[in-house]
Amino acid sequence: MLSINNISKSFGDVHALKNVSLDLKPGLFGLLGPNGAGKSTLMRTLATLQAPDSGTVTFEGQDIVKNPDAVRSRLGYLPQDFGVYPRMSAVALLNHIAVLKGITNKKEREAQIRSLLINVNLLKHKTASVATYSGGMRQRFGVAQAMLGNPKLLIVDEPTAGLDPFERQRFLDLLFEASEDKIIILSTHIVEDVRDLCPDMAIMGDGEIVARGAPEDLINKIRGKVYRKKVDKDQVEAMKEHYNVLSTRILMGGQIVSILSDTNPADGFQEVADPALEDAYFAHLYKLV
Ligand SMILES: Nc1ncnc2c1ncn2[C@@H]1O[C@H](COP(=O)(O)OP(=O)(O)OP(=O)(O)O)[C@@H](O)[C@H]1O
Repeated sequence: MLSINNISKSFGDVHALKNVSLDLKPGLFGLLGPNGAGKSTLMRTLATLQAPDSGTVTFEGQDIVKNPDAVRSRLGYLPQDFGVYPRMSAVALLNHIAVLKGITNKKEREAQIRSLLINVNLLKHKTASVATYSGGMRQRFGVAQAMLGNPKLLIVDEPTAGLDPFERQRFLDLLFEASEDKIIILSTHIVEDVRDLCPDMAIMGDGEIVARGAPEDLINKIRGKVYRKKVDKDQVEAMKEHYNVLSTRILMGGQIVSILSDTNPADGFQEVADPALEDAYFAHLYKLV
């Protein structure tokens, strides 16, 4: 339904997107990558806010680069920095956005807004100014505005950063429920968000897609090859010279070093029976698999 073919985008010397290609079907798709990987650039391109330098994007058979207006009504976008609101009530702001999205019938608009406010659990707070909402409430409001018009493509850029665990879970549940009949692209650097709810994902690094598949498939590529060991802090640098270090983590005064190795390195390392998606993420990002 969404087909991204060889898109590239540069800002001066920075190649933010390098020949990115992806085909997506309805469901939740996780896009993982570090800061600066190009995720937001890709999201903005799909949201028709920025044209690529080259390549094509088609959604339900229509070229969205050549014909952005044709898809805008079927598109919902929750940008990374959706956080500045006028002093308007939630219901008034949704009404305003619905009109902008072309939902001109008042009855239809009111019914949709009510149903969305129920879904995102904000009906009780509908007359409060969105500027007074907590971070979690704002993000849920952000989803409500993005879902106005029942878009078949929903793009959410780093939505859970800054949310407490309860609000994060509530937000992710909301996305999961909405994913049945639409493509939802969840761009994030929070690995657990993707592991918990995306059946399909990609890892982006330095403007490129470095891996694509189900989280379990990406993990399977490193199964039996991840080893961990606790070391002193001052040993970490030497470790990096000898091994393919995936990550280091402070644990009670020491450092847990995770490495990728085709053979058992012995040297006090223990094989990790069940590697985490985070291990797979680093292994693919560093192009070790
Ligand atoms: N409008 C712009 N002008 C100049 N450089 C830009 C612009 N937008 C993005 N970039 C650069 O393109 C690269 C990719 O940025 P992008 O925001 O897409 O990454 P990201 O993966 O979303 O990272 P983050 O998680 O930090 O938002 C970065 O080097 C960034 O500085």
